[in-house]
Amino acid sequence: MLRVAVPNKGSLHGPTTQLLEEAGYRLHREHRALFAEDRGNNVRFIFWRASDIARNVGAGVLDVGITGQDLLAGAGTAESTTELLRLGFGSSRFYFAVANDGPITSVPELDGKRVATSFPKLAEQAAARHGIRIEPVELDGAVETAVELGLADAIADVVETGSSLRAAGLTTLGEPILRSQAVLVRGAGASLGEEREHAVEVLGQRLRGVLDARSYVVMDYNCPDSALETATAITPGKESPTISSLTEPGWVAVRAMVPRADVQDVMDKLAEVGATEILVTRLEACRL
Ligand SMILES: Nc1ncnc2c1ncn2[C@@H]1O[C@H](COP(=O)(O)OP(=O)(O)OP(=O)(O)O)[C@@H](O)[C@H]1O
Ligand SMILES: O=P(O)(O)OC[C@H]1O[C@H](OP(=O)(O)OP(=O)(O)O)[C@H](O)[C@@H]1O
Ligand SMILES: [Mg+2]
Repeated sequence: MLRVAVPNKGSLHGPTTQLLEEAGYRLHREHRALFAEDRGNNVRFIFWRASDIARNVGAGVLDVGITGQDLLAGAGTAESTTELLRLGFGSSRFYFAVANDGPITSVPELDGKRVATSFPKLAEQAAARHGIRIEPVELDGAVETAVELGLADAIADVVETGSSLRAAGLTTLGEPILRSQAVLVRGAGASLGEEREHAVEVLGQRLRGVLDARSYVVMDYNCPDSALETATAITPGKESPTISSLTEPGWVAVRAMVPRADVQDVMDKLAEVGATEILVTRLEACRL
């Protein structure tokens, strides 16, 4: 069986299980069980902390896993792992941050200061890039409390919306140290053998299919022959649009994939060039 590690809690747990279920995997497990077997797909899911997945996915005990790019960078496992797919959730940035009205206003001023963080390696590496040294104070979570408590002079932490920083009276310093999202990763080492390699391939294709179905829609419209060239330039599709004839002379029907984020803009432009009956359909699943 292919051994797939899935975050058992935290920000990545919900989106990961939803993605795998949409991709046709069964993650059903007994109450509090940390393993689930999907015999139909020949996959064994291991429910683990995202940070432990990052530390161990290249070590031979797991075949593939879903974790955060920042956790991989923090674990220093970049050489022993290969990123197979970016999953588009768990997006975050990692920043140095200080008290809003405190004395520190730039990264170089962190030289010799105590910096609270769950990712001491990342913070130290970032400091080294600025030619300074920090004194990391390691905390597992709620890092934003450290400045007010007097435990540290600054923090280095994950920022998503910025609410946690604001609530703690902190502000970011400089550029993000790292941008991160959830990824599917595997060990970079030896082949897993024919059967498991095939299962990894199928998993990657299925997940990519779900992500594509989430980010594209199908757009259908009718278009006068005279506007076809302009209209298909507006909707070039992923590869190329499909054009079918209509009973109405001088008109064709066009079908193309359109990025979900562009739907309204594309419809405006198509209407302007004379397209009619523009229909947008959600994708349930796809392989592009
Ligand atoms: N608020 C957030 N929004 C989006 N992604 C986040 C957020 N907090 C952490 N992440 C990302 O989620 C991944 C997992 O982080 P981590 O292992 O710290 O778990 P967590 O989601 O913070 O849960 P917990 O702290 O309860 O264990 C990391 O890649 C991190 O960048
Ligand atoms: O910018 P925001 O949207 O506020 O999100 C960022 C916060 O989310 C995470 O905390 P989490 O909830 O995982 O708690 P933790 O500090 O205990 O890890 C992270 O460590 C930040 O504290
Ligand atoms: Mg956390």
